[in-house]
Amino acid sequence: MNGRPVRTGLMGGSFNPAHRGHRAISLFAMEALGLDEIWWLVSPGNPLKAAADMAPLRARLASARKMARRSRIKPTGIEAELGTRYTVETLEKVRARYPKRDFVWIMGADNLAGFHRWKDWRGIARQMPIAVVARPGYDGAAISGPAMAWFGHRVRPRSQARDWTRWSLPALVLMRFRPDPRSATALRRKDPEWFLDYADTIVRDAVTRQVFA
Ligand SMILES: Nc1ncnc2c1ncn2[C@@H]1O[C@H](COP(=O)(O)OP(=O)(O)OP(=O)(O)O)[C@@H](O)[C@H]1O
Ligand SMILES: O=C(O)c1ccc[n+]([C@@H]2O[C@H](COP(=O)([O-])O)[C@@H](O)[C@H]2O)c1
Repeated sequence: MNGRPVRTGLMGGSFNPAHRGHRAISLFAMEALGLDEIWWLVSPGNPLKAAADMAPLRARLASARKMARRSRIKPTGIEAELGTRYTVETLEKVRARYPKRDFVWIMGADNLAGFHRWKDWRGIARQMPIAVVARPGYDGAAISGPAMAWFGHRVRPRSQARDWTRWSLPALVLMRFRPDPRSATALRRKDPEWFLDYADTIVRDAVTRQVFA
């Protein structure tokens, strides 16, 4: 990348499972923010979500890899590796490990609506800019929520989205793409045992790792 920092988007998620909406909003964000890559941080477990209907990390990661094929989206299980679940801690460790990259945090409007419940959410906002993707049914709650009120004049115009590396922090930009109604909840409702489709891949990966270890 000509020696310049690699412009990297980070999108954390449960990916239970990954869906076409994740891919679509990531490709849009890649363009709008001028990114080289987006990393999907497949969470070992969202601290605010029940573990009960959460498929194993390996299956969620396998679904993310399939959904990210032939793109500059890189699914990773880095939170499990780093031993972090809280985003504020993940971002500290990721920045320390990859000092030559510029990072922006990407999330849907549903997450902005509840952002004030995340551990040290202001600390997250002080580490990197935040780009929020509109999501059908959540935009009102996101815009009128406590986090948005705190950002106040720190909200940047969408027309300047590509300048995010130059913004002083905290900074937030609201991005509006073609609204995408897809969700993992809807997919699980249709197929509660979706993860069984990935059983073969997971076994094959485990065998490959043993053979080449
Ligand atoms: N259709 C969508 N439009 C905008 N953002 C989305 C959309 N789907 C997912 N996201 C965002 O992608 C990230 C990862 O989402 P996640 O893995 O929780 O999927 P989900 O569809 O929201 O899952 P669930 O229905 O289980 O809550 C989150 O920041 C979420 O807000
Ligand atoms: O750090 C927190 O307190 C926190 C609370 C809720 C969600 N998160 C993160 O938000 C991201 C989106 O989660 P999800 O389950 O909505 O896809 C994922 O990376 C979670 O780990 C983080």
